[in-house]
Amino acid sequence: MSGVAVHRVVEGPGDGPVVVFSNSIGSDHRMWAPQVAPLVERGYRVVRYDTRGHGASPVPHGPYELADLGGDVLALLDDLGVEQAHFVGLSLGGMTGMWLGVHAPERVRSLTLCCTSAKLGPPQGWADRAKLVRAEGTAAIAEAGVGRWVTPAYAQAHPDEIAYLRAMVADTPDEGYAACCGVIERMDQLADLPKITAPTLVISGADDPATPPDPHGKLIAKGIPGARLEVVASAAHLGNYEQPEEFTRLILERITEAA
Ligand SMILES: O=C(O)CCC(=O)CC(=O)O
Repeated sequence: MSGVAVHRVVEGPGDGPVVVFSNSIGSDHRMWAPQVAPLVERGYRVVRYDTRGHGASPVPHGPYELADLGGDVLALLDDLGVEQAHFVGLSLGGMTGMWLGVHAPERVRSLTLCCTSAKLGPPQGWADRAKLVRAEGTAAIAEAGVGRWVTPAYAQAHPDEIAYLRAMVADTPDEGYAACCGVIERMDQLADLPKITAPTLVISGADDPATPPDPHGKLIAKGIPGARLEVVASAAHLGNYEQPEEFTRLILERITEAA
């Protein structure tokens, strides 16, 4: 399986257990900034990358499929000489994680699936969003998107962070964003979940309007053998950013138990 060479930032000891972090649609590797120092301090080698079509990664001509996004991760691991890694993904990143768990189980030491879904309809909503982005650009959806990423209380208290996150969305290449909308539009991993054998933790934000714990987190935790769901209070869709301490604690718990 071939993949594009995604932009990556690698931090921490070269011989530490590898933890790969995968971003949501409309963000890039910077969304995982709150998790880097706590993991590096504990000896993990932290690999953050930009999903194709996002950040500084290539923007190949679409359409993309989930297998392309997963193949990019396998190419990244091969390039880094890593046999097996812990994988942490949020939303689109979590969808990529489920694909890896099903199709490349030997490469996945553990899965932490944050604020995500195995089937996120309705498909027409994603087709409409892609059409809007192709016509008007990612800047047109930045405000609404960030409105789903954090709670109103956080937005009110952190205007500089909101400006930073909006700029991150608006800087996402239009075609990359739209092609990833197509990935989510066509995705249905529900029937494949029982095939996942990696130790899995599902984390949902209690106030996530995009992938609420019920049904999304619950369905994933029910479908993957042995998985459990944690719901974090006062967190919307970009839960790791709004509630970094609790998300980091849970991620560390998952990867430490699976070490
Ligand atoms: O964030 C993702 O990767 C997919 C879900 C989404 O787009 C959240 C939103 O509605 O903005």
